[in-house]
Amino acid sequence: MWESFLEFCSWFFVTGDPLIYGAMVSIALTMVAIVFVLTKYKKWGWLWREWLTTVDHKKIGIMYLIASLLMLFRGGVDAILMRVQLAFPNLEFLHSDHYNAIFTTHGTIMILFMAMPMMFGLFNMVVPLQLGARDVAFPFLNAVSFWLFMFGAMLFNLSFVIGGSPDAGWLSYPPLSQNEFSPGPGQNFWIWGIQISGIGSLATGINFIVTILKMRAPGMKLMKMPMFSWSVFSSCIMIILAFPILTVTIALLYLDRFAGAHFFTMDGGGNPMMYLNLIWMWGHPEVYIVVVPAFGIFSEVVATFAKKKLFGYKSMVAAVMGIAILSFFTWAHHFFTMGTSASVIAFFAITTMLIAIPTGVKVFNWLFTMYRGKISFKQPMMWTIAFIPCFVVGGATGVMLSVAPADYQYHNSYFLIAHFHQVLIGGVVFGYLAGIYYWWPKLFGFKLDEKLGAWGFWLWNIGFYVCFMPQYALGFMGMTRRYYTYGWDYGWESLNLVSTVGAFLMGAGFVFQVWQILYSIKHGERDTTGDPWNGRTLEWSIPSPAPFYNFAVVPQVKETDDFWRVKEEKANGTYKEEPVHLEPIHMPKNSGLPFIMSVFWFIAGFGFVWEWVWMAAIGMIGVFLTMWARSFQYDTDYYVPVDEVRRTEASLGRVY
Ligand code: HEA
Ligand code: HEM
Ligand SMILES: [Cu+2]
Repeated sequence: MWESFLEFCSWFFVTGDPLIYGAMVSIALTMVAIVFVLTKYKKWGWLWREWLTTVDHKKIGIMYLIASLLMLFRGGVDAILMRVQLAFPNLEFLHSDHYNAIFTTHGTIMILFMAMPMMFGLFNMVVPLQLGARDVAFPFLNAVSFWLFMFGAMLFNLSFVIGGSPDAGWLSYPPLSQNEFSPGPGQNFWIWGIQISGIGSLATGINFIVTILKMRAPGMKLMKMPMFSWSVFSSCIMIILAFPILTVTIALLYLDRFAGAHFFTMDGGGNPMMYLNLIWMWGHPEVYIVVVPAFGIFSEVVATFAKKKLFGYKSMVAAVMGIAILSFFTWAHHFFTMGTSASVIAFFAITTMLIAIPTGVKVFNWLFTMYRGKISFKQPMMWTIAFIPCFVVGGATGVMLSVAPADYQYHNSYFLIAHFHQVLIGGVVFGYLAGIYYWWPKLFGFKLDEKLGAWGFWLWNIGFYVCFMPQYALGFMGMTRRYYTYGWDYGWESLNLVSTVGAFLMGAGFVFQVWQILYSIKHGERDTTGDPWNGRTLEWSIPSPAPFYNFAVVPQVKETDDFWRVKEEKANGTYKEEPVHLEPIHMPKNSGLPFIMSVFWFIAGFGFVWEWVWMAAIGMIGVFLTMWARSFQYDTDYYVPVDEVRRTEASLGRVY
C-alpha cells in the first residue's frame, strides 16, 4: 500500500505533461465556476431536490443525454488528436505512448460512455411514454443505474488527470493488459470504470424488460407495441445476457493483476485466448445492443414522416428478436486469424453472414414504408435517410470481413476501422441523433432549429465519407490499425490527409449542433400541441413537456399506432368519447440513496484502482450500508390528489 502511495505521489509531482496539467487546470476552473454559480444563485437545494435525488425517468433521461453529449465531445477530441497525428508521415504531435492511450480511451468512451448512456437516455425519455406508463417498473433502481454509470464514467475519465490513462486498447487484451506490460493504475481505471457503470447497465436492462412486460397500457398487446419499444426489448435481452459476462471477465482480469492469479496469463495454467473468447461474447452482442435501438428509432421516424403505417411490422419484430439471438453466436469472427479449426471458423463465418438477412429485411421495410409516402424532410427524417446508404455499405463491408479467408487480409487493418466506424457512426450516432431531434420537443417543449441543424447534418455527412472512405483503401494498401505514425515510402500520405480533413468537418458539425441547442433554448419553435410532428404513438397524445406523472388518465389501447387511430376517428367522426374520470396517481418518492451509494462505489473503485485495500473496504462498507438503509425505507411512494392533477392539466391547456 505504501508503495502505491509513493507511486501516486511520484506520479503527481514528477509527471510533467502539459496536456495533463492543462486538463487539470481547466477541470478545476470549471468546478470552481459551477460551485460559484450554484452558491451565488442559491441553487444547491434545487440541484439536490430536482436532479440528484430524482427518480423521474424523464429527468434521468435528460441527465443521461447531457452526460453522453459531454462524452461525445471528449471522445471526439481524442479522435481529432489522433487524426492530426496521422495527417502527415513522421509527425511527432503525439508521442507513441500517448497515441496508445488516446485510441484506448476514445474507443472505450465512445462505446461505453457515449453510445450506452445516449441509448439509455433515449430509453428513459421515451419508453414509459410510448407504453402509456407512469414511470419505469423500478424507478429507484433506475436512479441507481444512472448514478452508477455517472460515477463509473467519472472514475474512468479521472485516469487522464490522475495516474495515467489505460493504453491497451478498448478491449484490453492480455497479456498486454497484465501488470507485466501495463504496470500502474491506468488499466485498473479501465477495469473499475467499466465495472461500476456496467452494473448500472445490467440493472437498466432488467428494469426495461420488466417495464415492457408489465407496464404497458391496457389493451397494448405485445404485438401492438410500438417498434422502438420492441427494439429496446431486444437490446435489453442482449444486455442481461451479455453484461454478466463482461463483469466476470474483467473481474478475473483484475484478479490477475491484483492477486497474481493466472486466468489469462501465458503461464501458470492461464490462457489469454480465454479472455478473447469471453470479452467478445460480450463485445459482439454489445455492438448490436447499441445499434438495435437505433433501428427502432428509424422505424418510428420513417412511419411518422412518410405518414404511413410501418411496412412489415411483424417481420420487423421478428428481425430485432432474430438479431438478438444470432448476435450471441458470432463472437469468434473477431479472431478468425488466431488459429482454430476450419469447422469452427466456418460455423462463425456462416452465423455472421446470417445476420445480414434480418438486417436486410429491416432496410427493405424502411424503404417500402417510404415508397409513395408523403415524406416531409425534417431533421429526424434527414438523419434516417442519410443512415440507409451509410449503414448498408458499412454492413456490406462487415459481410466481407466475415469471409474468413479474406479476413486474413483485412483483419486489424484500416479496412476494419472503416467498417466499424461506418456502422457505428452511420447506424448508432445517426440513429440516436434522429431520435434526439424527434423526441426533443416532447422532453423540452420546443423544437431544435432547422437551419443550424442543416449545417450540422451536412458537415457530419460529408465529413463522414471524406474521413472514412479513404480508410478502406488504406486498409488494402497495408495500413494497420493502431499505428501512431508511418513513413513516406508507403504512399499513404494523401489518403490520410484527406481522412483528417473529414474528421475536422465532423467536428465542425458537432460545434453547429451545440450552437443549435443553445440557440434553440431561446429561439426554438415552441410546441404547444404536444404533437409537433403529427405523430402516431402514445407519447404524442400528452402535453410537451410531459407532466411528471405522464398520463392524467391511462389510455385504453386498441391498435398499433393507437394515437393515430384516435386522430383518424376524430377526423371522420367515428370517435366514441369515453367518459374519463381522474383518479389519484400513485408515484414513487425521490431518494438520495442512489447518489450516495454511487459515491461509495466511486470511493471503493478509486481504492481498487490504487490497490488501497482500506479505501476499497470503506467504499464497499458504505455501499452495503446504503443498501441496508434502503431495506428499512417503507415510505417510498405517495399519491397525487385528483385536484392537483386537474390543476396541472389545466395549466397545460387540458380540461378534465
Ligand atoms: C454498431 C456496430 C456494428 C455493427 C452493426 C456491425 C455489423 C456487422 N459486423 Fe462488425 N464490427 C464492429 C461493429 C459493428 N459491426 C466493431 C466495433 C468491430 C471491431 C472491433 C475491434 O476489433 O476493435 C467490428 C468487427 C467486425 C468483424 C471482425 C473483423 C476482424 O477483426 O478482422 C467482422 C467479421 O466478420 C464483422 C462483421 C460484421 C457483420 C457481418 C455485420 C452485419 O451485422 C451487417 C449486416 C448489415 C448489412 C449487410 C447491410 C444491410 C443488408 C442488406 C441491404 C441486405 C443485403 C446484403 C447482403 C446480402 C450483403 N465486424
Ligand atoms: C467523430 C468521428 C470519429 C473519428 C474521426 C474517429 C477516429 C478514430 C481513430 C483515428 C481511431 C484509431 C485508429 C487506430 O489507430 O487504430 C479510432 C478508433 C476507434 N473508434 Fe473512432 N472515431 C470517430 C468516432 C467514433 C465513434 C462515434 C465510435 C463509437 C460509437 C468510435 C469507436 C471507435 C473504436 C471502438 C475504436 C477502436 C479503439 C481501439 O483500437 O482500441 N469512434 N477512431
Ligand atoms: Cu462482431
